[in-house]
Amino acid sequence: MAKDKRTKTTTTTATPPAATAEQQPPPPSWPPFTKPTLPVVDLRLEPVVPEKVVVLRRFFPSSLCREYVSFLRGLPLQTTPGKPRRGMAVRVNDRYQIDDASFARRLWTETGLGEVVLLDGENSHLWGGEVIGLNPNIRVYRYTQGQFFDCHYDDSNNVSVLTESGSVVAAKTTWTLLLYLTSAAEGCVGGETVFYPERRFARSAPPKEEVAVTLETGMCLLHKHGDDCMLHEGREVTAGEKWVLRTDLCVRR
Ligand SMILES: O=C(O)CCC(=O)C(=O)O
Ligand SMILES: [Fe+2]
Repeated sequence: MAKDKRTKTTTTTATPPAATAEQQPPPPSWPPFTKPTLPVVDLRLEPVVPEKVVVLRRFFPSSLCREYVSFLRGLPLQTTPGKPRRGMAVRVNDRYQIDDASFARRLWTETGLGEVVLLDGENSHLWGGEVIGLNPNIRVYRYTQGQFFDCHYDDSNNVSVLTESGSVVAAKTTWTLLLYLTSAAEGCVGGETVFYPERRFARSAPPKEEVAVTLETGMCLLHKHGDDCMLHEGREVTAGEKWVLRTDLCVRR
């Protein structure tokens, strides 16, 4: 499929309207984070684009990524339509999404993620407010050969977060979180998440500078979204499968 960055730079709604509790099926029984207990390494936020993109390497060990991929395969993933809704970026992948506040809380409290974000004083100014957890809207993407997510911006959304103490707090999303569950190590070729830092969007010329983040199994990528979001894309996968878990960092509203 032709990809023209100059014409397909529409905004994607990062969090489509969540189904109500009555409408949606029960959440999946996600594998626990206790075999081995996380984190397995000292997590450290590494800047990729100053103030805009950071990564946490080896957030999930490879064994847990493998377990997650085999579990996620059993979920009812749906292939996105090739023709996007008005205002949405072209994305071609297989997706599953669920509102699961308790899984979002587990991902925050039982993996070391909450600690590394909250205790890292050097980066505390990045998050856009008082960080309280993750968006309960959990998305799973599988990209197979030929699939991609074209250039777009991620929006900030108002959500409710189930905090560590058990209260539900009004929040807004400020950073996108992508957890890569596969990479070249599992035979996935392509699929980089590519950022165009230069400008938000110019019709006259395609962005020159690009920062391509190569997939690493178990690596978590965080990037700022909303008004300061950089144009970005999930590049085409040319072999193997790219599996991603997506949620967002949330601050108190
Ligand atoms: O899969 C990727 O690398 C990018 C995904 C993305 O941009 C999104 O979920 O908004
Ligand atoms: Fe995005």
